[in-house]
Amino acid sequence: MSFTSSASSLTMNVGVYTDPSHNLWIAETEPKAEAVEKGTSLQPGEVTVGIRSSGICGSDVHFWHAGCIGPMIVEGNHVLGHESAGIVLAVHPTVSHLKVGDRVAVEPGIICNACEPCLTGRYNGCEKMQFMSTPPYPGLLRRYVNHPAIWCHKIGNMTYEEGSLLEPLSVSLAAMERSGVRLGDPVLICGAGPIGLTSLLCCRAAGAEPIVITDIDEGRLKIAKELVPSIRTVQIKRKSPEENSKDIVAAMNNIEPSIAIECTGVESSVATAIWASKFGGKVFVIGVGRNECQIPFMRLSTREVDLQFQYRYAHTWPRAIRLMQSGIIDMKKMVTHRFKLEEAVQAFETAADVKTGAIKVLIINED
Ligand SMILES: NC(=O)c1ccc[n+]([C@@H]2O[C@H](COP(=O)([O-])OP(=O)(O)OC[C@H]3O[C@@H](n4cnc5c(N)ncnc54)[C@H](O)[C@@H]3O)[C@@H](O)[C@H]2O)c1
Ligand SMILES: OC[C@H](O)C(O)[C@@H](O)CO
Repeated sequence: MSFTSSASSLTMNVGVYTDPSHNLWIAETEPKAEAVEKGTSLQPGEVTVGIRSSGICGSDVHFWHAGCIGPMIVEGNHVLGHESAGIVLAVHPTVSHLKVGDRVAVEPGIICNACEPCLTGRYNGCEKMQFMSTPPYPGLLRRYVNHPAIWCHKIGNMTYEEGSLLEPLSVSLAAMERSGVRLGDPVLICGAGPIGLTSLLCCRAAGAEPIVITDIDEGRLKIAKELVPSIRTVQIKRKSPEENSKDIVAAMNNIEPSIAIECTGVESSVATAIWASKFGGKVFVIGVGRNECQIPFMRLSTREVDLQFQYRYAHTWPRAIRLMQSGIIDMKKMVTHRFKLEEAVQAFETAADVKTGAIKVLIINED
């Protein structure tokens, strides 16, 4: 067995960094281009991926602006990004199922394969997970990345852009599976950001009806309506969650949602979802927020509303690839901006500024 590579005369490898002082910059990173060319940087089981397209996630912006997400804290110079697809440039001799030239999407979490969640198939619960871009593990916003081949999924003839949208789709697919949305279910989606909009596409494909989506921002609700014209939108106003929930139920023709998929992590939005839900309904929270949060406890109790949470995903990539390839889920319209890797700072500024109308900002690298 010998190392295989198509890599020669590679451009310098650079990554998009942030640090605890909230700087954002591009600088040289690992693996070095020469090491990729010689194959000396690959560990057994790994391939080198030439990253072609990466999405900016709200969490990347958060690591930059806030320096942390709950217990995940940026402590040094830290490379961002975990929504990426690219081309296999080099393959370690121990890898047999991928070859140079394969087009892949990178699943960003590397698991321990020994703990109970890993061994029982719920590997998103692995406490030793090395999740690219969650400190201290460097992210995928680089030109070249070495990654275990088992976490690189072939994307066939899908575009790299679509490949980089598989990660947020995975989040929504995990939520679909555990929330149990069925044909004809009245569903509320709270928040029309990328995750809310992706969940909207999934709920529509799953046959939920009626669907109401909320946001505080009119522009985002307009985009939701463009994506799925048959849905109803409710703009959340500065009033109590109970009052906002009445607007939601009214928009559903007085049907109370049986499932609310919460995609903001904002306390008042979680409360609104709880107030809106029917007796025996479910509020399924994808959004992440403050470490502690007040909820309408007795409303949950007297209405037997289940409150359930999702953390990342497991085994979603093959499903996501089928849905994207078949066109059943089409996320392309969510891509509002594209930048080159060299323009990453501008890309992040655009993603972070609601006035730009950005939904999904992609960083494209054609080298
Ligand atoms: N659990 C997970 O594994 C997981 C994975 C990915 C993202 N997330 C989280 O999911 C959430 C959504 O991600 P995103 O990328 O779409 O974020 P985003 O910030 O782009 O979108 C959130 C949307 O919620 C809206 N919003 C804010 N307050 C609201 C309110 N009171 N009522 C209704 N809408 C309101 C905002 O205007 C925005 O459009 C974030 O909290 C993110 O961190 C969780
Ligand atoms: O989709 C994955 C999420 O964005 C991550 O869990 C992030 O929020 C923290 O690492």
